[in-house]
Amino acid sequence: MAAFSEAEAPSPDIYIPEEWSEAAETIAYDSVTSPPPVALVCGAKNSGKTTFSRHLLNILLQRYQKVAYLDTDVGQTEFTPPGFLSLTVIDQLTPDLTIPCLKTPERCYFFGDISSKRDPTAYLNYIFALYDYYRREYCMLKGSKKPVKTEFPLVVNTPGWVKGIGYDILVDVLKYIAPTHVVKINISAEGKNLPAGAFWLDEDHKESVNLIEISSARQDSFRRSVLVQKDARLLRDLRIMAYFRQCFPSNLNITTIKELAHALTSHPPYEIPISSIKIKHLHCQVPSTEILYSLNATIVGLAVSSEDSENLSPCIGLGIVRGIDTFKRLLYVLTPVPQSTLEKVDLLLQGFVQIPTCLLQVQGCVSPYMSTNVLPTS
Ligand SMILES: Nc1ncnc2c1ncn2[C@@H]1O[C@H](COP(=O)(O)OP(=O)(O)OP(=O)(O)O)[C@@H](O)[C@H]1O
Repeated sequence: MAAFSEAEAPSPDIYIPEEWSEAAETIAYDSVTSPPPVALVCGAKNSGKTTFSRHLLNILLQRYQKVAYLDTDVGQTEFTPPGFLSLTVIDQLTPDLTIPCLKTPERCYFFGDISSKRDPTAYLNYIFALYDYYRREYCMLKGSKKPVKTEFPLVVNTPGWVKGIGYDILVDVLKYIAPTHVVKINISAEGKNLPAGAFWLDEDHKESVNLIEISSARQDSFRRSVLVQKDARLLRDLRIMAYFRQCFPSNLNITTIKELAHALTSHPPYEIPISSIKIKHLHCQVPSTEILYSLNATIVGLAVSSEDSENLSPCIGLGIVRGIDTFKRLLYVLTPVPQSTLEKVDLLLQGFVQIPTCLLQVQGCVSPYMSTNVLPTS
């Protein structure tokens, strides 16, 4: 029977080569690094960036009480459902480096897509805002009047899109964050790697960064990288299901996809008055007459509109629009976000993160959440 828990996904045993250990130790115990290190991990697809970042987190947690983690990989998020950019503060070791687990981020934005390519500018603005937040909250800034209680290191994990526009985006992130350490993971197919050296810096500044180049962990007898391909789409679906599993108490016996799909169809949704919220489509324009149709049976980001100059609205979770009553002017939304937090939400963000198909196929129910071209009224 299909299970949605990510722990069930088959994963190879993790092997930490010596150069990986040394790299992580250097970052954590670099005696000259005060304030704490800001380490960015980059490299080709499937080279092991996420696995190394998790290992680095664990090593940093041996020295620091807490470590901040900036996740910039919207397609394969670490602590949130897909489509988010987030800053999470971690205070516990990850016992199993193969399993991602959901955590409540300190701050996050809903980008609403699984790749930055549709809107690189918005993507970069969110990352810059999250990094600024980290600096404000967890770094002693020169000349700042606001005291910071504790300083934490930061780990930045990046996506494996390192060619073309993906490369330009990575360079912009590196220039903005200016990490104390950059870990570049190389694979044996050299054409797929990032350029050698500190590729994002001008000649004059190349000495000022600690660049650590390591190789992907697994190699065959010819020293060719053995890369494990992930089923990224399946992993995203599992992530979304694990997120909505939180609508129910953990002691409730819901372990299979079928059980979750059934439980969601019969779960009482929140009622949200349409007049109390704004609706924003993140990557497309929808005629005003079609807005409610476009929302029905979709996943939306639950955000709090912001009045800052950048107009970036922090997001506090995801919801499934279960149905819309156009007479009562109500949206019915399923979400694990508690009511007290939900009350702050005044903006629904719609992107391209979709309800996993397996949640839409529930035996005994005709396409739950959906009625063709009709908005349910009761
Ligand atoms: N040190 C390792 N030991 C065993 N398996 C590993 C190791 N590093 C990576 N892998 C496996 O290789 C696959 C890709 O690793 P990972 O997700 O860390 O790469 P990534 O560079 O973050 O990928 P992406 O570019 O898609 O974000 C995963 O299945 C992971 O378990």
